[in-house]
Amino acid sequence: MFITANDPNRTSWLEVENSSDFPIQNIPFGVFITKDDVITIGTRIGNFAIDLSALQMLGYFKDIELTDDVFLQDSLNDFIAAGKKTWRAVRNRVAEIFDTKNDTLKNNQKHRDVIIFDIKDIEMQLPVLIGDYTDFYSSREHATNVGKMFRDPNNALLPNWLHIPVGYHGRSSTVVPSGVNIKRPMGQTLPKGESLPVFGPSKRVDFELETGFITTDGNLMGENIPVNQAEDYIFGMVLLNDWSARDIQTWEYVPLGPFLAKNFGTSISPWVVTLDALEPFRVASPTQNPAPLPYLQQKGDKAFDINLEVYITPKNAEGKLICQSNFKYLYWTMSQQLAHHTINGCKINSGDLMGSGTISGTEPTSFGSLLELTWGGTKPIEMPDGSTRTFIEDYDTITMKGYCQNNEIRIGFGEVSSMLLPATVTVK
Ligand SMILES: O=C(O)/C=C/C(=O)CC(=O)CC(=O)O
Ligand SMILES: [Ca+2]
Ligand SMILES: [Mg+2]
Repeated sequence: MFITANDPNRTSWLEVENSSDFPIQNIPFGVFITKDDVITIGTRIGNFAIDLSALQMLGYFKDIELTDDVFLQDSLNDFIAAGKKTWRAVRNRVAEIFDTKNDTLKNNQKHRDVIIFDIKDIEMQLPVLIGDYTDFYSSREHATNVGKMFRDPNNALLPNWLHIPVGYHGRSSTVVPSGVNIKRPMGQTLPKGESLPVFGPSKRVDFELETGFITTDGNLMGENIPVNQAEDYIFGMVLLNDWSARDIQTWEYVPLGPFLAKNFGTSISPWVVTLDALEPFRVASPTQNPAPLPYLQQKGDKAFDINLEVYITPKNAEGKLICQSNFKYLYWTMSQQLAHHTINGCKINSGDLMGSGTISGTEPTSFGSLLELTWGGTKPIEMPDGSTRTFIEDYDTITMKGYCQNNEIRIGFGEVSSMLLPATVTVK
C-alpha cells in the first residue's frame, strides 16, 4: 500500500506552525487521558491531540479492517499487533480526514468537539505496555569513549564489538514517559583508592541520549527475523533517556554488565513516530569493516537522519544545549539489532522496546552522555548561571529533542524531559 500520508504537499485545516514537529505528514501514535478521565489512543497534528477511538466510533475508519475498540485502550499493543498494513491504512486515512481539501469533519462541530483536543487539555501516558526492554550499545564512538575511560585506552573497543550488536536485557518496570521525575538511586560504590565498597546516594548520575524502537510480533520462539525483513516488525521510534549511575555501574558491571546502575529509570517520549513517517529521511549507515557475518548483512539504506539535542536545565535557571548528535552515526542499525536479537530464536512481542544505545558522534559536542562530555568528570561544563556540571545535580531537568528536516518537511519527536529528584534513604 502506498504511503499517501507522506505527501509533502498536503496541508491540514488544523493550524500547524512551520516549526512544529507534528505536521500532517507525521501522524504519530500515543495514549492520552482527557480532562474527563477518558483514556484513549490518539495522534497529534500541530498542537491538537486527536482521539482515534472517537474517530472509529463515529465511522471514520469504516472500511479499514480494525477490531472493535482497538483505539479505546490504555496501550498501543493491540493496534501494533494488527501489523504494518493496518498502521499504514490508519495513517493514510487520518491524513485524508484532516486534509485542507476535505471538509467532512471540518464542518461537523459536534464531531470535532469529541475528537479534537488542545494539547494543553490532555495528559500523555506511556504509549505501550512494555513486555521486554533491551538496550544496545551500537555507537562506535560511545563504545570507544567508555572503553577508554572504564578499561584500556589503547584497546578501547572490545574484540567482539565490530562483529556483534552488543546489548543487555533491561528492565521494563521502570520505563516511564516524559515528565515523570526520576529519583537519584542509592547503591554500592567503590570510592577511589579504596578496596571496600560503601553504600549511599549515587554521586555520578548521568543521562544517555538514545532512541528506542517498538516492535510487533515477528517470530515464534525458535525462529528468527531476517535482517532484510526486520523493518516490517518495527512499529516506530521514540526518544529515550537511559538514566545511568556511573559510580554504581563501574563497581557492579563485571562480568555480567549493567544491573542496578541502569534500571532505576528509563524515560521515553510519548509519541511514537512510525518508520513510515521517517521514510523521507532514510540514509546510509556507516560502512562496516570488517563485513559482518551473513545473517547481519543488510541491503539498502537502513539508517535515518534524525537530529538529536540534549539540554540541561537547573531549577529556576536558564538551561543549556550541551549535545548535538544524530541517529545516523550509529554503527549498527535497528535491522541488525533485531536480526541479531532473534538469531538464537528469542521471541519478540508486540510492544517490546529496544534502546539504540548511547548516540555519540566524533565531535566532542556530539557525545551523548555527561560521562563523555565531561570526560569522566574531569572537564566540567559551565552553565549560564555560573555553576558547573560534571554529573547531574538534584533538581536538574534533562531534555532531549529529536527531529528530521529537509527542504519540504519537518518530522519530529517532541521531547523527553524529566527532572532528577534527591535520593531518599529507604534502607536503615
Ligand atoms: O562499556 C561499558 O562497560 C558500558 C557502557 C554503557 O554504559 C553503555 C550502555 O548502557 C549501552 C549504551 O547506551 O550504549
Ligand atoms: Ca544505554
Ligand atoms: Mg535505563
